[in-house]
Amino acid sequence: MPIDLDKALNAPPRTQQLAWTTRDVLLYHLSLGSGSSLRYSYERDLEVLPTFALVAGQGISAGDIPAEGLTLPGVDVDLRRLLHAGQVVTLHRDRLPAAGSAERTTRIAEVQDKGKAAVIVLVHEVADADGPLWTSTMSIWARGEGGFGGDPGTEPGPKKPEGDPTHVLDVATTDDQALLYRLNGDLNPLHADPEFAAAAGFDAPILHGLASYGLVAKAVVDHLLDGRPARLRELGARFAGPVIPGETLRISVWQQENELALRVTCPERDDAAVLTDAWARTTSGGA
Ligand SMILES: CCCCCCC[C@@H](O)CC(=O)SCCNC(=O)CCNC(=O)[C@H](O)C(C)(C)COP(=O)(O)OP(=O)(O)OC[C@H]1O[C@@H](n2cnc3c(N)ncnc32)[C@H](O)[C@@H]1OP(=O)(O)O
Repeated sequence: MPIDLDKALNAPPRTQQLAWTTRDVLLYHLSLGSGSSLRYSYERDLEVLPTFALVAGQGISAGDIPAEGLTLPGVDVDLRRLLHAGQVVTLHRDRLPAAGSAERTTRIAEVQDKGKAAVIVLVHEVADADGPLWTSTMSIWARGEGGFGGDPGTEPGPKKPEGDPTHVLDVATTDDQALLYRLNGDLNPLHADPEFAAAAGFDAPILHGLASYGLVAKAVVDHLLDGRPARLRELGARFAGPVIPGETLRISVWQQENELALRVTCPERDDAAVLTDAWARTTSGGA
């Protein structure tokens, strides 16, 4: 079996040095459609979306691009069988620096048994000389790796929202969204190559989960948080269904002060689920 549970869960944490520049931030924002919005697309008075954390130091020029699949202690799974299944990012500072360097410590926190698949939960803790910067919890769906008699796990979702959403935001994705987003460092051919996508079971290349996630973060900041990225402190979501570049993300929000429950669907496909069990934690306007 390509996943050796004991080895995976007992491996010592791995550390990696990360470094990023303003240029990486500008590219990230442009790949999320920031266009001529100067506070995202120009270096003077640049604001940094907190979800940039998830690509910081992973840039295409960082030379650390996984080609064949996921290879970690006790884990060796082909790229065709992997999907991003969920993501949480928590910021530990008011603002992410637009340029910086940091150390990332990675451990496999859990391997959940979903029967038809295993979900590998990777936790990254990132800190610089001034202390903790952010924590990322990434869930990876490994098709065909379940059924080992393990725990199915629980997910850290919000309480189910009740009643009508307080806000509904539509965000259009573009046909070239994945081709642009991959320049942030995730060159998985699933997002570009029709033959590879077919081998992975899709009719066409699909959008990166983190691209949808970043677009949702930007829409929440722009429409609900006065355009101030520093107010978004945590975002979590399950990736429940794929998005084809060009489709619309319909973001339903249930806002209760600084706690937001979110659900994202695709209106062109009868509101098929895209992001579910999603939430955001924010700071109040004066912070
Ligand atoms: C190399 C470096 C590492 C690679 C990292 C990733 C790199 C990226 O480039 C990859 C990507 O960005 S992929 C794009 C983003 N992700 C997606 O589009 C996936 C969307 N999700 C799906 O298609 C389905 O949910 C799917 C297919 C995930 C599951 O759907 P089904 O097969 O229909 O499963 P279902 O029968 O609904 O559920 C079975 C049990 O699994 C649980 N579950 C379902 N979706 C889950 C998810 N996303 N996360 C966690 N658990 C999930 C269900 O609850 C169910 O469990 P139970 O039986 O206990 O209820």
